[in-house]
Amino acid sequence: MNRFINQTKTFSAPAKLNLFLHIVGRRSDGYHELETLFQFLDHCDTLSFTVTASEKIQLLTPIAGVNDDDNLIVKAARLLQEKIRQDQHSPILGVNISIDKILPMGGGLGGGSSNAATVLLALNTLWQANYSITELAHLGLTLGADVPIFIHGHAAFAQGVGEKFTPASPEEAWYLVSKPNVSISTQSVFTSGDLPRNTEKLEKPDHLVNIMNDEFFHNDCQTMVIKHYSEVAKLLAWLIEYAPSRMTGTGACVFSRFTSQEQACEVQAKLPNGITSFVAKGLNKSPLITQIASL
Ligand SMILES: C[C@](O)(CO)[C@H](O)COP(=O)(O)OP(=O)(O)OC[C@H]1O[C@@H](n2ccc(N)nc2=O)[C@H](O)[C@@H]1O
Ligand SMILES: Nc1ncnc2c1ncn2[C@@H]1O[C@H](COP(=O)(O)OP(=O)(O)OP(=O)(O)O)[C@@H](O)[C@H]1O
Repeated sequence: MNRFINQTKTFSAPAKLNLFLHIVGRRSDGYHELETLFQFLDHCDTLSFTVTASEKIQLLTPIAGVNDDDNLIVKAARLLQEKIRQDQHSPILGVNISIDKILPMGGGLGGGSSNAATVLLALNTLWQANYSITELAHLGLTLGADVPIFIHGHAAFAQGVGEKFTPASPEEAWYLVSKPNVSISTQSVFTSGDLPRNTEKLEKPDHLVNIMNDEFFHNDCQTMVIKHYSEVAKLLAWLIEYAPSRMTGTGACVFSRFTSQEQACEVQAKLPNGITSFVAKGLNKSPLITQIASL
């Protein structure tokens, strides 16, 4: 008998930053080979799970603009349930999931991927499926290139399409994360003819110091995005006057780095109208990992 049936458990799905993002090649399937430094933020969606004895997977709080069938929360739960059906002889359980969504969508913060990772890690325990982190990361990669880092749960220098990790411990600075009023699709950035794709490999992550020094570390998507989206160009030009600032992922969010929360909040208060923002601390350990371990 599963001890979690009819119980409700709550877990975080943190945002991530790509502190830098170098494109070092392109694979024959079109996917880009990256070298990136991932760190988490203490700014999270919150997901609650109630395990049920029926096989039904239900999202009780649909996300506006995302069909349930396309929602990475539902897709991750179905994927894990299907794997259990194939691999195991135990009874198939269901779940009711609800989410308090605060992460901006399509901003380069990996919110959808983080939601998927939280579902895989939470249900692996709550359904008592007992897959390893490696197996879950492998499963998660089929949902999105950013899912494995959230399952891994530690800040890391990542290679491949972002799924080969070397744990790293960048300074846990304070960040002002700002989102210009524009939506940028990841696919449109990666298919752009303007994108540089031949940054020299760092190979070894043992000299990741002074990562905001643009001479050595940058986001290869940023120049192309600035060229096509004046909102991002204007915002970055404004922020750079106050603090080292860079785009995360394929945008449109940009992060500015500060040594204290107060400094970050001071600049946030001056942001131009129309820019949504939040202040958060960088975390090298995802809060999700601690929550899963305490079950
Ligand atoms: C930009 C990053 O956020 C950096 O962390 C990720 O690489 C993107 O991860 P993601 O949003 O989970 O992306 P996916 O959903 O896997 O892919 C979206 C699209 O982006 C392109 N894509 C994605 C990742 C990658 N390394 N190379 C690519 O070319 C592919 O065309 C793909 O169809
Ligand atoms: N649970 C979910 N939360 C957010 N977006 C979702 C979810 N499920 C599916 N999506 C779809 O995924 C798209 C990208 O959302 P997400 O918030 O992950 O973007 P992102 O932060 O730019 O990700 P990345 O950094 O991986 O490019 C959304 O526009 C939405 O259509």
